[in-house]
Amino acid sequence: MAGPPGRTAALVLDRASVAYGDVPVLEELHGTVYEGEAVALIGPNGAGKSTLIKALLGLVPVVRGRIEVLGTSPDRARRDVAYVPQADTLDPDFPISVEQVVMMGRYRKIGWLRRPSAADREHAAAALEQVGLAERARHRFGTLSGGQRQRVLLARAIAAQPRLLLLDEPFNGVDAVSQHTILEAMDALKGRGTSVVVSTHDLAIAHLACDEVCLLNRHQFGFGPTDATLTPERLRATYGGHALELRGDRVIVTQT
Ligand SMILES: Nc1ncnc2c1ncn2[C@@H]1O[C@H](COP(=O)(O)OP(=O)(O)OP(=O)(O)O)[C@@H](O)[C@H]1O
Repeated sequence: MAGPPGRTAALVLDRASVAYGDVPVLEELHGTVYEGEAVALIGPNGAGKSTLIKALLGLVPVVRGRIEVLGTSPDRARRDVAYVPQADTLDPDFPISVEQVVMMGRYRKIGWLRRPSAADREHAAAALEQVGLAERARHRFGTLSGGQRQRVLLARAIAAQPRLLLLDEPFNGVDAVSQHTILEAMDALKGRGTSVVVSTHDLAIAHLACDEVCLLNRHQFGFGPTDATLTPERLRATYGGHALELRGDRVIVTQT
């Protein structure tokens, strides 16, 4: 889809509705994210943030309107999209090393039947270095803390050299070091032209790291530049009137 001169759309939501079978979850989403930009998906539990991420991966169907990812359908774009699930959705007892997890990010590029090349190993090592866990390469994934596991999953995504990165609540339950590392990695990826979609309950993160926000609660309550879109009125509408508090230039949801 044509955008402002010199900017390429990474993600276009064009009056898109998404449903699980007959159950509509998201309706009439509308907005554009450009290359090298990050968008925060903000909304209460059950708002449909994870569902939108799944729709961007082509895992949940668009039943009306259109979702365009990297200039094509979510299915076709899949090769250039990396997804970081919530770390606690993976079995920590699975016997796999940190470096093996990160190398999984290369497999879409190298194919499952070929052995990783020296260049693949370099990409994986650089990704692990970028999230500050190079010295943990040989450790078993399950022995790491929740925040460290989240960083390893991010390294797996970075190793894939995606054009679009999808992060599902990456800051949930992670310590300050992991949060800082994830934010730095997001910034570095954006600098290389990668677009980022991040679902979060943390409005401060949206202010810090995201150019745009999409306010969601089954419907869209706003989509646009972060500061202009995160208004108390819109947040109140998104969160169904729950308590909000203004701290400096930030709006904090105190009850959800
Ligand atoms: N596989 C499914 N089949 C039917 N409905 C589903 C399915 N997965 C999720 N839903 C429903 O879709 C709605 C949105 O869920 P979703 O997980 O996308 O919300 P969310 O904003 O990510 O919430 P949270 O912040 O709690 O993770 C919920 O009502 C949920 O019950």
